[in-house]
Parts: sequence; C-alpha cells; structure tokens
Amino acid sequence: MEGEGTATGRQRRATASQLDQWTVQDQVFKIYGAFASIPRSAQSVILELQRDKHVEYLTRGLQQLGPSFVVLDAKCVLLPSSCVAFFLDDCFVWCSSIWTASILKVVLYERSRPWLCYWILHSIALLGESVDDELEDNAIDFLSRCQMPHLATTYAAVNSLVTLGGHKALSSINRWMHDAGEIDVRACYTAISVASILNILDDELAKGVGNYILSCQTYEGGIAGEPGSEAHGGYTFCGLAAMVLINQANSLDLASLIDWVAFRQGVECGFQGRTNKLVDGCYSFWQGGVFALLQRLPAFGGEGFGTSDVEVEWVSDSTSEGDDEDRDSSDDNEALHPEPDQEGHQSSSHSPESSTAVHIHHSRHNQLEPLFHTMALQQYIVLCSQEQEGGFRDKPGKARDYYHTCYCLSGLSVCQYSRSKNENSPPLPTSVLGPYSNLLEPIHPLYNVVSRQYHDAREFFSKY
Ligand SMILES: CC(C)=CCC/C(C)=C/CC/C(C)=C/COP(=O)(O)OP(=O)(O)O
Ligand SMILES: [Zn+2]
Repeated sequence: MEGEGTATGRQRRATASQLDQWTVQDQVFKIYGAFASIPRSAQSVILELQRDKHVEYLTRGLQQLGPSFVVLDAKCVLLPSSCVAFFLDDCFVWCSSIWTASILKVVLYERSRPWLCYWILHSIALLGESVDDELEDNAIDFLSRCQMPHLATTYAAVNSLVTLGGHKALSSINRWMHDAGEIDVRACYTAISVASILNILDDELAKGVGNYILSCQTYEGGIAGEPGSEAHGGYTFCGLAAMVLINQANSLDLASLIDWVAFRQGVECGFQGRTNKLVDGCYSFWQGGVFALLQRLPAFGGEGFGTSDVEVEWVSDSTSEGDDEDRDSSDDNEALHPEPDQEGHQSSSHSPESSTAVHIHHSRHNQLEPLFHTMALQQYIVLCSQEQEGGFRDKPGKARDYYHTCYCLSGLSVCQYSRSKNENSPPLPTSVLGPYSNLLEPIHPLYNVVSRQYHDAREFFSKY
C-alpha cells in the first residue's frame, strides 16, 4: 500500500469517502428494502411522479425570482447546493476574497438567475406544463434585458427563451457574439450549443475546439474540464455534445468513453460524477445524457444527428412497428423489485454494477437496447431523489433544489425514451417505471431542451 506522501488524490479520497459511501448506500438500500416489502398494489402509488407538487414547487420558485425579475432579492432559499458552484465558480473565487458573505449571496443570486429560470422553465416543460402569460412576459423581459457577459448564463438564457417558445420569446434574442471568457470544456459546449441552436455556428467559431476537447479526454476514458484534470460527468456531457455539434465525435476514443460512463452507474442504481465519489441525482442527466448522445451515433448503431445542420435523427430499426410488443423485459423488472438481503441491502445481482458488461447489442428484433440500466436509474430518481412535497434532490438526506429538479427530470426523460425509435412513437409502458402517467416530454439531448421547442426554435432561426 502506498504511504500518505505518495498516495494520489483519488486514493486519498477513496479512503476519506468510504464511510460516506457506506452511509449513502445504507440509506438507499433501506429505501429499496422498504419499497420491496410493501404489496405490489401499493408500490405503484409510491412510484408515482408527484406532478402537481412538482409544478407547484417550480411555479413558486419562478414567482420568487421577483415580480418583475429585476428586484434584487438576496434570499438564499433559491440558491441550490454546492453542485451549482460549477456553474458560477469564477464568481465564487472572485467574491470570496473581497466581499462579505451576505453580499456574496446577492452576487451569486444575481448570477444564478438566468440559470434558475432555465432549470425551472425546463422542468415545467418536461412535465408537459407551461407558465401563465404574466410570468412568461416577465421572464422574456428579464432575460432579454440581461447583459449576459458570461457564456454559461447566455446558454441558460437562450435555452430558457427557446423553452418558452413563440415569436416574442425567440425574437427577443439578439444573436450576439463576444470575445474572451472562460477556457474550459463547459465554455466550449455553451458557446457551440448556443451558436448551433441560434443557427449561427460556423467554422471560425468551431476552430480549435475539437483539438482542445480531445486534449481533455483522460486515460480513464471520460472528459475533464481542462487538460490534465480528472474526468467528470458534467464535462464529459459537455465535451461529447460539443464534439457531436462540430461533427468530430468520432475522433474521441469512444470505446473508452463508453466504458468509463458505464462504470459510473453504481449499486445505488444512480450515477456518480467521477471515480470513487458519491451517487447524485443530477448525474442522471450528465451521465445519462452521454448515453443518449452515444446511442444516436452511427458508431453505436444510431443514425447520427446529421452533419452541418444537426437535425436530430432517432435510432431506427429495420423491423416493423409492434415488434417491441413481445420484447423480453425481465431485466427491467429486476430494478423494479429489488430483493434486500438480511441487512436490508439490495442483492448485488440486481444492481447495475453486477451487469458491468454494458454492451452494445441488438435484441432478436434488431432493436437497439439502452446502453445503461435505465430502469435502475428511474428507480433511483423516483424513490431516492424525488421529494413527495415537490422537487428533486441530490440524494436522501439532502434538500431539494431547482438544479437537481431540472437534471433529475431530464435524466428521467432520457431513460423513458431510451428505446424509442422516433419522437412520434411514444415509449412502451415497459420503458417507464411506475404508472404510465409518469411519462415526461422527450428532450433533444444535445441542448437539453424539450424536443418540440427545439424544433420550433430551429424553424424560427432558419427563417430569421
Ligand atoms: C452546461 C454546463 C455549464 C454544464 C456544467 C456541467 C458540470 C461541470 C456539471 C458538474 C456540476 C457538479 C455536480 C459538480 C459537483 O462537483 P463536486 O466535486 O461537488 O461533486 P462530485 O463529488 O459529484 O464530483
Ligand atoms: Zn448534484
């Protein structure tokens, strides 16, 4: 064993977080154990998505952003967990040295408002709902008046306006460009994503991006924020999506990337963001979204995203409609009904980690199967991340917030549509954990906006 002086950061972290990991696993397995011990008829109620409560929680959050979205409100209730540091980190570093804690909160709150708008509006859209006219007008007004000197908040604001949709929201976007800003994989993605959805992506903007992202793919297979850093789910999603958008995904080492992401789904059924770290609901999208992208690549049997115009093509197969009807879904049911052992621990034979051979295979009907355990992930989201009173959280014991609500719902949608051949063929009930009323709207995985709104925006920006 290596001594303290020579241990790598990851080895030290493994020791330090071992206890945390056991605690989290204990909590999660208790939830699954309790679920497994109740009658089947009652289980379907527990698996229900609390739609009304989620919409109520989200709408309240939007209203709290300020009646006209300009009043400064330092209430930190709206500021989500530490995960959000990744969205606002330059601001953290700058403020923490010179500002008092309360001013810091105000600055962070201000910086996060376009993000809060996006997380809330996108979550509402995923639930198939919309906001009333007054809230919509206020949001459009606020977002179009923001100076948005920051790429990531520009992405959040543009995605919010695309989600609101319609002429007023879309025409309020000034298709600006600007220089400077961060240099990391998030910045590459947010710049390329915004340019692509607004139909202003060109070779000049994409110049050098591919080589930079390639230099961030690590020996583990995932993608890091910067060259030399550690592979992380958030950056892996950003890196892969940006590479698909500039049509260079094939230059990544996709075999090692898929290996890395497959191993991030653990015995808790949810995903971790990086090696030896804890499961967290938000990675349902950052890691689940990586699978949604990979699945559509020709290298994995998908039909690609098109090339320069990034038109979404869904995975199709050569079999006739209805072939899926008799698909063997026994694997899926395992996640639904885990059998706890004597200590209440779920048997490892029901965990994704035990089926590590995440392979790309076609069923006997030549249908592409999901590349990860989508039922297990839905189980984690619905039973461990969902708050019965509305909203979603990182893990049991943590508080709900809008960031986790957005990315848990986005990940849930990815799971539900993981077998769908196209947007117009809704998933079979066997792909949706719990009652079929849990079905969310499908997303476009490159931008993480609801598909219908993506298509409307695409059409709008091809004309104007
Ligand atoms: C579009 C855009 C701006 C995307 C950003 C994607 C991104 C980098 C997400 C990661 C956010 C996150 C949960 C960090 C947690 O780090 P941690 O060290 O607290 O958590 P960990 O232990 O799970 O790694
Ligand atoms: Zn998180």
